[in-house]
Amino acid sequence: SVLNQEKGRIPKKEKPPFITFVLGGPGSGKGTQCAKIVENFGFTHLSAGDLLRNEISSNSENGAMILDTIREGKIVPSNVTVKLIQRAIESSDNDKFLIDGFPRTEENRRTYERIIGAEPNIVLFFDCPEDEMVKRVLSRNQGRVDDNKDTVRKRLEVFTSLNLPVINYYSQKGKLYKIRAVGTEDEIFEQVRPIFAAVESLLKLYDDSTRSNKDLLIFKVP
Ligand SMILES: Nc1ncnc2c1ncn2[C@@H]1O[C@H](COP(=O)(O)OP(=O)(O)OP(=O)(O)O)[C@@H](O)[C@H]1O
Ligand SMILES: Nc1ccn([C@@H]2O[C@H](COP(=O)(O)O)[C@@H](O)[C@H]2O)c(=O)n1
Ligand SMILES: [Mg+2]
Repeated sequence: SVLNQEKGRIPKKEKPPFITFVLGGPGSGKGTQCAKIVENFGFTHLSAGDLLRNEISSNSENGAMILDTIREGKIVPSNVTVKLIQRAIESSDNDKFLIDGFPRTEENRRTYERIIGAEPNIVLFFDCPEDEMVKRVLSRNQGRVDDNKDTVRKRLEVFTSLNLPVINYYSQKGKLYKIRAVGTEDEIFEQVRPIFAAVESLLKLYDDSTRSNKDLLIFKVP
């Protein structure tokens, strides 16, 4: 805005957005906790799974392929998912995002870096025992085509073989915040809250600054 320019500040859209990747196995509670982060800290929630399901229900050209892939618990080609995420980020007025259920594979991760040209600022990992995840998914009751015993088993295999390497990658980079995802939803959120309280304070400092590309990419939450 003119006001910002008068104060010598960089307009919001010219600053890189703050990106949080939210990872965890099927039913670990990613969507549930993202809703609480949205409510308490004003982030925009982009669930990769929801973006893909929207493509199915809007009869897009990739809809049939996406439905087959989700039914099998497999991973949709990365360029399709990354473009949906890119479109959602670009069409939002917000500058802080939770990207839930992405990246699922090293190939997802590299494709995001290539197309978007950035890395996430932080990565949350909801670490939940397998038997608890299965119990939650099978009692979810939202009519999802992949919430059945067979597909859950496949999704768990895909999680272990393809998603855990991504989680290890971010752990080695010092970007990973591991949450013990057992207990009530509120108990789990009490582990999440301090992370975003710290993010909020640091983003406030950043908003008040005049620099467009400060050190957010090496941002550390205490
Ligand atoms: N702490 C919890 N205790 C018991 N049930 C929970 C808890 N958190 C979430 N649930 C329930 O478990 C189910 C799965 O949660 P949610 O949809 O948030 O998981 P998810 O990680 O997004 O799963 P998916 O990867 O399959 O989308 C939902 O029905 C949700 O209400
Ligand atoms: N990066 C992704 C995310 C999801 N999928 C497919 O969607 C299914 C459901 O995802 P949820 O996060 O809602 O559980 C998932 O099992 C995949 O088939 C994907 O391909 N790539
Ligand atoms: Mg979900």
